Amino acid sequence: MMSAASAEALGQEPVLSVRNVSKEFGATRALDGVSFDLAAGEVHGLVGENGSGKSTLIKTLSGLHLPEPGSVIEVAGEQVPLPISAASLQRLGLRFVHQDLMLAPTLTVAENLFVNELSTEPSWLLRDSQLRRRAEAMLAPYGRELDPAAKVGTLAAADQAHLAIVRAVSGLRRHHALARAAPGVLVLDEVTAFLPSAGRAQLFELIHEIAAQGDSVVFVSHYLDEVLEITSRITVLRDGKLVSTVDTADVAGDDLVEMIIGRRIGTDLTDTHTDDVDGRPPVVTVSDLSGPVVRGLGFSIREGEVLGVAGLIGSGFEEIPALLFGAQQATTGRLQLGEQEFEMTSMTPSAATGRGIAFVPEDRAGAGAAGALTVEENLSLQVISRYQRRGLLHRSRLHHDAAALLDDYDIRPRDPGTKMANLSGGNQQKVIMAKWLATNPSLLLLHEPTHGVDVGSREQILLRIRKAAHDGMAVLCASSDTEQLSELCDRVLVLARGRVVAELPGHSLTKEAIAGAGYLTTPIKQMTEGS
Ligand SMILES: Nc1ncnc2c1ncn2[C@@H]1O[C@H](COP(=O)(O)OP(=O)(O)OP(=O)(O)O)[C@@H](O)[C@H]1O
Repeated sequence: MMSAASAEALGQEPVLSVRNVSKEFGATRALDGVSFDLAAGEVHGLVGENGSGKSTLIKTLSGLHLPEPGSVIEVAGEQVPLPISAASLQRLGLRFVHQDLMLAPTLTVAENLFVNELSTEPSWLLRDSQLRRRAEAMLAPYGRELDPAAKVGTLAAADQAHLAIVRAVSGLRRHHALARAAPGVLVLDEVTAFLPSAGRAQLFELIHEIAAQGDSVVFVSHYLDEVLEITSRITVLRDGKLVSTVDTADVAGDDLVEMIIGRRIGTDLTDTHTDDVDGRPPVVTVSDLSGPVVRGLGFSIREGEVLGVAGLIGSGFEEIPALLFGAQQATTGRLQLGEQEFEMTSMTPSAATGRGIAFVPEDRAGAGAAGALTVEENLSLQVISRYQRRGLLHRSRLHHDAAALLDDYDIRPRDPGTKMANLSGGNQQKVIMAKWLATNPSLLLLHEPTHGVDVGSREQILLRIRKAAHDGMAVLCASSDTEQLSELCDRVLVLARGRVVAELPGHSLTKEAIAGAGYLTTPIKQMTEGS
């Protein structure tokens, strides 16, 4: 039986109390009278559909947004002037890892770690050699090697997430050491999406440590199994409003899904798999593909097949879609797509697009979408020529088709004139999927296709990928979400050190088998036989 739960009901003075917080963006009411509180030493989940207001709430807490009059935020019983200033955040011990990490890509790892101090510390502490030494000391307890002198923009997504976590957790620890009496708060907005499973386990340990020392954590994730594992209470938002705050121990996964999206889900994707895919001819054949990490890869994809590629971070699986699209430079390789043959060393994104290859990258803010353009402009970028006749643009048909895609993919808000950057993260991802699937490619390359997407929309996106495959498209999906791969794929190749170490056909596709194979260092013979 679920019950609404508050810190006061638990007999505690809340560390943080949010009361009646609203925020409007023009006609969009992103937050509508939301209240919740945070007890000392608790891990509190914040969940809700894409666009339900989670990031807006967090950005209000971090002073990036000024909420509407009547909104109240209290920290340790003290009402905080709004918008919360950077100085208040420091003093009150509020630290954040935002969904888009908010790192400066052109600065180094060390500069990003000490960015808050750059204007306040004595200059000798900010000399390169000093910064480097201090960065090394700060990074050391967290176990993952990062070069303090590396430019952050060149780091892999998992390393960037690690850096943002180290920066926030170190800040919290400094606060804790200074001000023992007032617990601090760490807010993590969807950070696990970037992390491999080992990184996730390490983060969970850190969260437990932080909670054990009396500080509190707000944990935002679309991965509900994680939320159920790590939190003690969960607050659910829908359409900017509070649905409820519940004790985690009282809530089952299905109930939580229903609270989030207002219905249960239960689609079995195996029903949508193409029956006779094994007997079909290959439409894509890749041979001797090498690049920065991958070495001499060869594989084929059959008509109607969804081929997954997986492995540990750094194993090379993440590079495959970008290499095939020409977004990363291959050093050797050939690609046979139907009748066409490509030399991979000279592949470029425009050549790939022109030959019917589409790529949905992991980095939606960078490579995936143009934030300053509208949703409609983003949707039509790749297919604009279909709307041009004798130099004229058929605008009404373009509007009509864009509006239909917004409906089909449940992209919110429905307004095609919204700037892409103003959509919530998950809705941006839906626009990118819609844009590329609309081009009807022969080969669809996906990298973490449901990154940041809520549980209901994730199901819709996976169904669309299956449908596209069913209609004959060849699909390659690189993902660290082994559960998703086991649902979506007909076959999965697992890489280690740049080579395929296992090939798991449909009948052996479990998330455990995929994850386990990532730890192999030499190929398993029997699994690849007969395929
Ligand atoms: N700067 C902005 N300008 C205009 N609208 C905005 C802005 N930021 C957010 N919104 C809108 O506010 C609503 C809530 O967005 P928010 O990013 O808080 O959702 P979310 O719950 O974090 O979603 P996701 O799970 O996709 O990250 C959405 O309708 C979004 O389009």
